[in-house]
Amino acid sequence: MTAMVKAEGVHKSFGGVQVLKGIDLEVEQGEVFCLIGPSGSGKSTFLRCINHLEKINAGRLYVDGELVGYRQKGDKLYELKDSEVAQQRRDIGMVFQRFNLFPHMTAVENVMEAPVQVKGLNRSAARQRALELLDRVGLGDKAGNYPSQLSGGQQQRVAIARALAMDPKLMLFDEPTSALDPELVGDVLDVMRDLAESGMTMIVVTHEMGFAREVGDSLVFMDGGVVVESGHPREVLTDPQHERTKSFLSKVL
Ligand SMILES: Nc1ncnc2c1ncn2[C@@H]1O[C@H](COP(=O)(O)OP(=O)(O)OP(=O)(O)O)[C@@H](O)[C@H]1O
Repeated sequence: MTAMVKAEGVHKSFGGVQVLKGIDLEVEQGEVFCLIGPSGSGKSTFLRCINHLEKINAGRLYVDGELVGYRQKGDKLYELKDSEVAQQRRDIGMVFQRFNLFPHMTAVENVMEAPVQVKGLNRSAARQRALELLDRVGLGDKAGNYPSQLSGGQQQRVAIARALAMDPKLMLFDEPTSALDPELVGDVLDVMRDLAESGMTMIVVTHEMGFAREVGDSLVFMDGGVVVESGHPREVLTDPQHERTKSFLSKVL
């Protein structure tokens, strides 16, 4: 089976500063793949490269067997046109640390917006589907609320429903609970756990080691723009092999 995500020697630099220094990894279909590491290690940048928010400088990055952002002919790479990039991005849902909802739209309008605007779905079908998704994330009764009338945890669950509304084949989570008050974290993790059980392929940048241990299928520890250690979450978290992993985990566990 084709890997959902494959990175081969992925490099990314900003203004001459190398942030990703040759990332090699594979995320299988249906896998919950957790990325951990200290601040500044390049985790968000890697997710952003998968979702076309940044362009890699070297290496190869594939989603579901397709090169991200490029077409290869012989040895040469050609950048995809904007419309082709948009097409690739449709298959990827992303959830950010800050929920980024449209403040002037209700929860249901936030969720139905992309299917209407991007996919051309008619409004009543899009609304129906959005209501089902809000129900799925436990917010069936909040469909008419504006973001300002929702808690951070509820806003994040709307953001998850919004990403799901495009029927992605891959979901990226960039520290989805870091901006939440501690008592709101559990509800968001429960929604992510349900999603994992439904077979969604997920890459999760997280500091929630309990979630990684219980739900994750694979875990990668990144530091300084490289993959230091990878394996099953329980193995890496309980028996890390590298000093850098041990030192990081001793601070967060
Ligand atoms: N657009 C940008 N321009 C310049 N530097 C950037 C840009 N985006 C990220 N960086 C730098 O790249 C490095 C890695 O950042 P990144 O956000 O990927 O790390 P991270 O591991 O996700 O950290 P955190 O856990 O704090 O979010 C940091 O030093 C950051 O300052």
